[in-house]
Amino acid sequence: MKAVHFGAGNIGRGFIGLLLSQGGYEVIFSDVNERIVEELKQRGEYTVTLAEEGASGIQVTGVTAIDGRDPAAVAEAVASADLITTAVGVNILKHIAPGIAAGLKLRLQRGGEPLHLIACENAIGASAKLKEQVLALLQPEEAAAVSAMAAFPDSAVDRIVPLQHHEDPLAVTVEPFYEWVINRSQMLPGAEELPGVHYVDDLIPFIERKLFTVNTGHCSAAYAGYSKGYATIQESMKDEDIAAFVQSVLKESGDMLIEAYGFHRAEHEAYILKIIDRFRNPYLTDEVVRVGRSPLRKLSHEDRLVRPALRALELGLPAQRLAEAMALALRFDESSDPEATQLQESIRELGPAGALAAASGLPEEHPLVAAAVSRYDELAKL
Ligand SMILES: NC(=O)C1=CN([C@@H]2O[C@H](COP(=O)(O)OP(=O)(O)OC[C@H]3O[C@@H](n4cnc5c(N)ncnc54)[C@H](O)[C@@H]3O)[C@@H](O)[C@H]2O)C=CC1
Ligand SMILES: O=P(O)(O)OC[C@H]1O[C@](O)(CO)[C@@H](O)[C@@H]1O
Repeated sequence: MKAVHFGAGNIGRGFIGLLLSQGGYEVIFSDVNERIVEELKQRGEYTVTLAEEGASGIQVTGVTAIDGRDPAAVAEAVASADLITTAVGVNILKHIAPGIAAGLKLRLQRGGEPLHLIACENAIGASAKLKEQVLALLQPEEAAAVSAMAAFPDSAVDRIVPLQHHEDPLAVTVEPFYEWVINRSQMLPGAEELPGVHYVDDLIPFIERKLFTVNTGHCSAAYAGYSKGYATIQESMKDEDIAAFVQSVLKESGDMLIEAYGFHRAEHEAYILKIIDRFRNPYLTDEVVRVGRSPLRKLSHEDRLVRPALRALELGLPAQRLAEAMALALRFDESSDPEATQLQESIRELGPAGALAAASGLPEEHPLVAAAVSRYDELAKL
């Protein structure tokens, strides 16, 4: 069984590639990073280390790579794969869509064996988005044939994998915890299930719980830590004010999730505490700049701050702390991050309310924008 995985980065090697290889797949990574591709091709294996006491390495074998910029190689890999997965970043999906579309056309010409394509990105409906982008590149009759041959089940992936600073470019250190949830109802009938994966018939409660707890909390810690000059999440979470702030943000998103989906309160509170503990993992060093990366994406309408806040307001629940986290995101003035630079330019040009409105799609006069800007102004005075 051959799996083609787009993106041999932290989640690609440290989570999806590892699980697929353990599940008996030969894993062919497609990436645009020449060094990573060459190393994977030459060595055919790499080490994943779990960040815990007495951590030992897991050897991932049976892997190779292709150059993601080689259209013929990508198309051939897709045409002959038994499974396709991605972890490239939700905004990069459009760049891999042409290679996937070409591969699916080739596959149709060769008889059209059924195929699942699963985007493992931090976003709601990422596989559906990939499907839309792929189908848009095909003629109507090809698109119909691909829709019958291939399924794009959505999924939620959870494992903290920080930036890697090893001598070995393939080595990757990951937190021990992982969760990969796939929407079974979007799969082809009779499809085999992957070991280590949790299948559900309705993914929305799972992905919202994950995104609006792990990712909402993590980015809140990152932006609060950045504003106080901390370099890592671990340092930030040692600051009691930040830890209390993160907990208060997660109380708001948690109350919304409990109300919206009927999660058991005590279980959800335990889930929050477990996640806060994961942020603190002393065996990891996770830079605030990584966790806060791409603030425009994180401030967008469907992402981890605005969406839970809007849903909380719709349910008559408070969203003040979530608005404060948005204010801190507006203060993420990190020159190494292109979206942060763009956001700061937007603030200079449009003011904080205009910039937040532009990023979130909310009207400037929306109460969330007002609450975030009021906190933004207060932060300027500290
Ligand atoms: N790192 C983490 O802790 C988690 C990340 N995620 C999600 O996983 C996805 C990947 O994140 P990371 O692995 O952290 O990022 P990363 O930056 O480590 O990996 C992304 C990889 O995609 C490759 N890439 C870029 N353009 C490409 C193209 N056109 N074709 C093929 N490969 C291409 C890059 O070279 C890189 O190796 C993101 O959507 C992220 O939100 C989800 C859960 C946890
Ligand atoms: O690309 P993004 O959305 O910033 O993803 C990274 C986030 O995902 C996580 O891995 C959690 O799933 C966190 O480490 C981090 O907050």
